[in-house]
Amino acid sequence: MTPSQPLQAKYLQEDEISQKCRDLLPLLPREKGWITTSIYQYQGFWYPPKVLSGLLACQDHFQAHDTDVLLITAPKSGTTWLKAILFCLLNRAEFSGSMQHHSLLTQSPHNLVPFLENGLYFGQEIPNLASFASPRLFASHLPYHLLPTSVKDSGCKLVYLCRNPKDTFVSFWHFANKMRSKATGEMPLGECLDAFCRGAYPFGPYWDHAQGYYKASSEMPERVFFLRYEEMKEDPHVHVKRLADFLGCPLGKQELMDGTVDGILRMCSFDSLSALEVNKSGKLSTEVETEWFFRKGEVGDWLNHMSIEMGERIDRVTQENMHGSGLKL
Ligand SMILES: Nc1ncnc2c1ncn2[C@@H]1O[C@H](COP(=O)(O)OS(=O)(=O)O)[C@@H](OP(=O)(O)O)[C@H]1O
Repeated sequence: MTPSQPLQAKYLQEDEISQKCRDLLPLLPREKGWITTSIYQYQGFWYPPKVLSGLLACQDHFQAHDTDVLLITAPKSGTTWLKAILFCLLNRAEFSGSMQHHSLLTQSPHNLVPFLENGLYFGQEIPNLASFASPRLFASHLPYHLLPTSVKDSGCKLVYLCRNPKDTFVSFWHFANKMRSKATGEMPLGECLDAFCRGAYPFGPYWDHAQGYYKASSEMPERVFFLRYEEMKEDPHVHVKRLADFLGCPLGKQELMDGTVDGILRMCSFDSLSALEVNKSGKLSTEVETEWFFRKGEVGDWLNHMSIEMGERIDRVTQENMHGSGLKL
């Protein structure tokens, strides 16, 4: 590896992209990436080439079922946490009584709940799609207007999780630096901040992403559940119960009495998940190290990395880009 070559997880490598994507790339606006050499703007949002290839394949191949549940997030909004919680909620009958053999103890939330647009799954189509029991649970970072038609046309349910953009940005910056080889060194925070404020980073702009789902949730509250990381942190019990209601698997009287919600929240807490061997020293098939998904898991950590002025800049850009949507981030 030459010193200028970033270490790239498989799903970010620039080889093995579809011919459809290869033909499209030269027609698209291009920017320098934080992790990949370049990112491309497609229908208003930015992607590394392999993710774009996965997105196009996903749009062409994915057939949603009415019973599917999709967790949607912008990267670094708390996906790993919600993947674990939704997996526990939807599969709680299987593990009732004892958590000792729970899948989360030995598997990463990212293996149990795969991303739809991950190029490895959708180069052709998710290889083991047929083995997913109903209700199938997937995750995605796709913006609302780029979801496969079958998702919009089916009755499947979407859970959208967003997070304070300043913490999201800092989390992403840390993750990007983990992904870069030691040889290439850290990306300067200021350089990343410029790109973030222009929306030019994977799945950006952040505010457009959140607004797409906020609008969908206002129009179809029975299909799209809009949730914030900070709300989950503040009162997770309330929101887990609301999620169960929304997903059509409400917690019964007995479950509410026997501490089912406590059990799920304990199992999925930052401290529990990050202490598991699989999340400490594991690697995903994409070659991403599982520990990179667990850093601090705190609200307001941006203050430890950015100046007040930098924070105000993100606030200002966020305000400017709200377009009177009513959404407050
Ligand atoms: N269980 C739990 N509880 C609370 N917070 C958690 C949890 N697991 C992961 N995290 C924090 O979420 C941040 C990673 O974001 P994502 O999981 O969305 O990453 S990804 O988009 O799937 O790559 C990242 O946030 P930062 O710590 O601020 O970087 C993780 O630490």
